[in-house]
Amino acid sequence: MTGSEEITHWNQTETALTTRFLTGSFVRGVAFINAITDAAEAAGHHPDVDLRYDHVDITLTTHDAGGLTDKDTAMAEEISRIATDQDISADPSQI
Ligand SMILES: C[C@H](O)[C@H](O)[C@H]1CNC2=NC(N)=NC(=O)C2=N1
Repeated sequence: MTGSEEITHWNQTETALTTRFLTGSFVRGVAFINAITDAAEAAGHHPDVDLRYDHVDITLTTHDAGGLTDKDTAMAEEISRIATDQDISADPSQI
């Protein structure tokens, strides 16, 4: 796992990266997911997303590989950049 700043806000297990984004509303959660959708489609690599009224939980794993790959790290960095752009903070300790 790279030591890059962007993925400090993610939990890492053997097989996945997970975190909670504190969107504060369902509407902001949908806008956040819409931006993530564009990145995921461009990368051909898609997060598992759990949309709730005040937060969004995201899990990244490479299903084809049955575990973590560089694609997950790259997507986590991209999602964290999108969150920063939208002033959305993350708290991986909540999941
Ligand atoms: C054909 C297509 O690129 C593959 O099925 C991609 C789609 N998006 C994916 N996303 C994730 N998270 N894991 C995969 O293995 C995966 N495979």
